[in-house]
Amino acid sequence: MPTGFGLIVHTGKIAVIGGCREYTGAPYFAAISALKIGADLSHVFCTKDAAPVIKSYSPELIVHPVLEESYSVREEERKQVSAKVVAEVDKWMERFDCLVVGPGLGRDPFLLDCVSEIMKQARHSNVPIVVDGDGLFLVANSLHLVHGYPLAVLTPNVNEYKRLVQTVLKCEVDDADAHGQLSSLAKQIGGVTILRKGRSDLISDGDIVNSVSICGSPRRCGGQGDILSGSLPFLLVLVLQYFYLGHAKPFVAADRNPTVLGCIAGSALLRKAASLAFETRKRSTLTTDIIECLGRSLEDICPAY
Ligand SMILES: NC(=O)C1=CN([C@@H]2O[C@H](COP(=O)(O)OP(=O)(O)OC[C@H]3O[C@@H](n4cnc5c(N)ncnc54)[C@H](OP(=O)(O)O)[C@@H]3O)[C@@H](O)[C@H]2O)[C@@H](O)CC1
Ligand SMILES: Nc1ncnc2c1ncn2[C@@H]1O[C@H](COP(=O)(O)OP(=O)(O)OP(=O)(O)O)[C@@H](O)[C@H]1O
Ligand SMILES: [Mg+2]
Repeated sequence: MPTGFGLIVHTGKIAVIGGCREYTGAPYFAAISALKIGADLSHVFCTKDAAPVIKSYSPELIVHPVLEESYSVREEERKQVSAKVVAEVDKWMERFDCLVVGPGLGRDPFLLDCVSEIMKQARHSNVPIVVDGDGLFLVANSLHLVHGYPLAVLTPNVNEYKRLVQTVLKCEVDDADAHGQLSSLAKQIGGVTILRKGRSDLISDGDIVNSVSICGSPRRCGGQGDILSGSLPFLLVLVLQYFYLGHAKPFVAADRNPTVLGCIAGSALLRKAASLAFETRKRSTLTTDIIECLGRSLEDICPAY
């Protein structure tokens, strides 16, 4: 990446769709990571009971308590409530440069139905969508939500990847042909970009497969994937701006898929931050320690000056 990337003025408004009764950490990690690497504003759309908890973690986040789970909605009210939820998010949609769907979303069927509608609206408005966590559970059962959308990025972990392979390719994960299988999966979903997380991160849009294996940390603490999904939007927005504002050369090759380039940058950024955190915290490294290292990691990869 070029030096001076951090000086671009328009740096993005990000929305995380996630956060329910069980999970409040994941949407927080994603949303705060976006801010830590340079996004202007970070919104979280979550359930009513998750909102006060997420707000209390940080005054930096804008938290909307709009999502509803089945337990809080009577059968006969569902259509009306669903329309209201979707409208609440849609009124903000044109301000967003990217959505992250899934960190801490949960799997409540009514909530996921509403999120499907939100994803359709985002797609209609050409807003890039990063799908992670329970968003991947939704997408695996409703592929049409992302199929053929070039601005969609899927970030499966080992379990989520397995489910996608089983559902889409109707077979088991084959690590002997990891590159070929990832490429086939991305092709089958219409050329979306997939970042398969693991010991090495593999990234493909169905064309070539890129592997990122720099640094990283031997420590696996829950939430590292949320940092990645929260960091990706900002990087995608930067790369897309370079492409579509005609500034692609000489920094990036114009024949490369910008979402793939954004994923490579995101993967390297997180792995470097995790490695920096591990240097000092060793086995007690937590997700919050890695978030604290995002700034240093970014400076190492692309200094502001
Ligand atoms: N601090 C936080 O708030 C954090 C919250 N996090 C959030 O947690 C959520 C799950 O993400 P994760 O990474 O634990 O899922 P993963 O490894 O695929 O699954 C592990 C096993 O559990 C099972 N399983 C999962 N959900 C289930 C359900 N609702 N009901 C029943 N089974 C379920 C799953 O089963 P399977 O997928 O095979 O059906 C697999 O066997 C997601 O929203 C994430 O963002 C994380 O980001 C970490 C930090
Ligand atoms: N075995 C590993 N060795 C080194 N780094 C890894 C390993 N597995 C994953 N990573 C790194 O950690 C990042 C997060 O991947 P991980 O598989 O932990 O996601 P996740 O399960 O979705 O996390 P979360 O707990 O946030 O849901 C990846 O981008 C990858 O760079
Ligand atoms: Mg995850």
